[in-house]
Amino acid sequence: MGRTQRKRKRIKSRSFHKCDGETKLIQLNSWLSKEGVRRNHKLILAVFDDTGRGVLTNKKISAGEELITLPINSTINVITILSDIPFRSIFSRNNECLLKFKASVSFQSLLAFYLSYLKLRGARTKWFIYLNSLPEEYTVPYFLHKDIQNNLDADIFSIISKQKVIIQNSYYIFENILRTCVCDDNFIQLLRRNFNLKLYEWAYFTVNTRCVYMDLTNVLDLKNIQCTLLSLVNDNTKISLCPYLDMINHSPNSRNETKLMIPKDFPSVDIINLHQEFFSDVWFSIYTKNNFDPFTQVFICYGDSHNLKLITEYGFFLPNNELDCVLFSYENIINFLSLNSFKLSQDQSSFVDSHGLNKDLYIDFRGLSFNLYGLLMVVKYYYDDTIDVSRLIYSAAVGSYNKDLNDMIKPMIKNKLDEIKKSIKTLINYQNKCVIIDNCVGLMSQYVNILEKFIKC
Ligand SMILES: C[S@@+](CC[C@H](N)C(=O)[O-])C[C@H]1O[C@@H](n2cnc3c(N)ncnc32)[C@H](O)[C@@H]1O
Repeated sequence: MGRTQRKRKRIKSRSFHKCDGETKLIQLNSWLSKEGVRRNHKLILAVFDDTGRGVLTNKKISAGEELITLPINSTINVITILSDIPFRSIFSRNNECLLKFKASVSFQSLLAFYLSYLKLRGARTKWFIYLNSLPEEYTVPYFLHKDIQNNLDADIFSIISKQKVIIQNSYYIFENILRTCVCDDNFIQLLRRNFNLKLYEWAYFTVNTRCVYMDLTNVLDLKNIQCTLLSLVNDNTKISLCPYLDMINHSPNSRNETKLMIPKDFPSVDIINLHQEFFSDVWFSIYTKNNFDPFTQVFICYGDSHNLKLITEYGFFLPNNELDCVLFSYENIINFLSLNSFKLSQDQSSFVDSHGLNKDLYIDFRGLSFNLYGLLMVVKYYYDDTIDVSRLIYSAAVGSYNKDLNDMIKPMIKNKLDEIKKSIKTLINYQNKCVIIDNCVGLMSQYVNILEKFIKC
């Protein structure tokens, strides 16, 4: 076989197809060029069998290479929101609402509200092509039918419930603000008529799954936020949507670095009367610290994450994720122990509280977590005069093994195992080629592996 043929065969056997030719993505690429975004010329958009759409390199990429540099004005962040005059006007003559809902939403929620507004403005915003390139739906279990959610593992269910509270509460707040604002701008009237939960949920998970960390506090003076829409926010504003950069998928093995490039002597700009032009020389770059072979997928790392977070926040699952663990609540453990003649005394409970042994209670592939090990030590040996519990706990290595302690909670672990297996069976019956259920079953099967390994010890 000749060199060209071998090369062709190699490329053919790879599990991706390029998608740069899709109309939406052609438009995205030319929009990015117009915006002045500088992309590493080796990068191409592609759809991969295992991860879906992502970024491919057609030549070798070496550690230290820049992947993409964006003018700050081609990213959606706190500056974009504060510089948008019609959007700002929703809040500016609505002091009552600003007071009523002071510090009651996250910046992520505000960004989601802003994205809903942009989406409804359609082709009348500069972001139209970017918004069109985003997924129409997300594979997080939040979007599963309620009946199916009821059969998920308790930890997955608990995160969905918290997401629902956050999303519904913030939706209610924005709806309320829209209803009471006195603004007569046409776009705001449009938003008032068409803002709905479905759109807001899409926007919320767009932000959740695609935002990157971007600290703009060196270029933006956030001291005077009272009487501005930022007074609604109860956390920091350090996230941003970055077109194209947000096409890169996650790998736990990747390492990367981002940099905000600010001209020398750049002033910290006051947020009142903010204008995007002030920031035209501010850029944001991402560099990889990995090597990538030609015709392989380029990844970045979204942070070290276990599958519970990846599934519920990002909508995907990594097989054999060593960071996975099965969580147990303090209350459940204490209830189980007291039903099995290990009731904690007042002194034991105080010791547990003061040593923080009532949280981070879990089992992973290495065995009991440090705190769960410590808690069980207190239960078992606190009144044993021959043992110094404090010394024993703090001299224990991670994943310490003690058969007596393990045996003490094995019945509880067996119950949990049976529960998870039963739920998996039910979920499999629901399954009709649903990636969200596949992911949840994948995680729950990982829990089964962890617990079975523990029981066998
Ligand atoms: C920042 S976006 C990356 C681009 C995205 N794949 C797209 O088509 O627009 C993050 C989303 O990509 C997907 N994703 C990222 N890394 C993944 C991986 N290793 N495996 C599967 N899906 C992944 C998840 O749906 C996640 O919510």
